[in-house]
Amino acid sequence: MEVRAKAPGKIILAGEHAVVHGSTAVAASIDLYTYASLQFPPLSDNDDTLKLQLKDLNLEFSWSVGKLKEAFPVDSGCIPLSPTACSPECFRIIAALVKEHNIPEAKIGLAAGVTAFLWLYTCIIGYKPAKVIVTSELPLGSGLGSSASFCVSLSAVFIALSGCVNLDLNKKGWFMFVDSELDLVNKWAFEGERLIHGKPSGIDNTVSTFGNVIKFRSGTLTRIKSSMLLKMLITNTKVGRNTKALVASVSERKLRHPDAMTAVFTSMDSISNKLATILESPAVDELAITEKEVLLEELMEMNQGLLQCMGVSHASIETVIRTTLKYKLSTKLTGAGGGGCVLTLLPTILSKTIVDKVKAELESCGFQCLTAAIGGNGLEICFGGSS
Ligand SMILES: Nc1ncnc2c1ncn2[C@@H]1O[C@H](COP(=O)(O)OP(=O)(O)O)[C@@H](O)[C@H]1O
Ligand SMILES: C[C@@](O)(CCOP(=O)(O)O)CC(=O)O
Ligand SMILES: [Mg+2]
Repeated sequence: MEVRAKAPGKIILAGEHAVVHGSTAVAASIDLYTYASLQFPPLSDNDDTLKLQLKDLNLEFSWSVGKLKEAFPVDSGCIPLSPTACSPECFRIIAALVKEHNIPEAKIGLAAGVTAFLWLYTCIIGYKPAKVIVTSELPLGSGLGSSASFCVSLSAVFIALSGCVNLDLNKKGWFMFVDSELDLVNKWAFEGERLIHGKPSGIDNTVSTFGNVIKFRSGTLTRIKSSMLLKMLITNTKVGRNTKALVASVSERKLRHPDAMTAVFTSMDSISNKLATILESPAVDELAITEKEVLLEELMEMNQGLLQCMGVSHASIETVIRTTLKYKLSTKLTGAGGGGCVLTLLPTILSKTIVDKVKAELESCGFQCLTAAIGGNGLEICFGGSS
């Protein structure tokens, strides 16, 4: 029996970082996915290993399940239906199991992902031989939520074959979990994100699980019925960065300047709420759409200014902002910043010729432009081989 899952990445339209400190943020899924598949070997195989293949990264990990069992001196106490945080003791054990694999220095960031994998697998499935294959269309560590979609797709395939939810294993094609199952996946994915990010808000795993455009505050999601067809140009500066370090740096700045930073987070909350209201308000004609786009552009600029205040912009991001401004277009970073991806709103009246010119100029600076549909389905799963 094989099960597969696809979980989307995301863009944050407003409120990144501030959302970690209790402000509202608005995010949308994008049609770039992480795919995970899980297969148990036939009993006759006598194979006692748990294998993780990161196919597009050309890396393979395996552990004997007997060794895994031995490594955990005490039962981790996990129950698949009750997601729990990884204790410091379990974290140490898993980190040692990951370290044995000598991940090449250039790819050392993956250790956090492999740690999350081992935690989620042993908690949800236990100590059973299996082969797990992961592939991703998302650039890793670029602000498009690869870590969350990795955790969501893994949690989904583990829960699907854990026996703790009632599923029709003969169901054909891609389908969606019901809300209670999505909730369970989302909670486990959040625990995985904690191992990768340290202090995630939960917005990335939530939008990857549930899809659409969402407003998110302190763990609570509100679906937004957007009346606008948003077109964003996504530019990857290709400057590597790490969400965990950036989130920690904002918390440190907050400790040094609590009043100023609290005011920044409060402003960010207002920006996100206003943005959500604009997206939801009906637009009767083209003029109304243009007026709404102008307001959105202003909010994106204000959002970017506040992210600069938090210290998470970067020279490469500023270059994209300056370049797009020449065409009177507004740009903000998305995700944790420090490099990674930025968003430029493409107004509906903008001609294809201008879009092509902007892209060409950005690409001539060494950046990579991506296009993605916004606000589609969240997590989907599928039993059996490829379809
Ligand atoms: N396909 C994957 N395989 C293994 N680890 C992954 C994968 N996708 C994401 N990760 C983990 O997530 C990290 C990147 O997450 P993060 O810094 O939050 O950036 P983002 O979520 O914006 O891509 C990677 O360094 C790795 O540890
Ligand atoms: C900076 C933050 O708001 C988003 C991080 O997104 P990403 O991992 O950079 O894709 C952190 C969070 O909300 O958990
Ligand atoms: Mg992330």
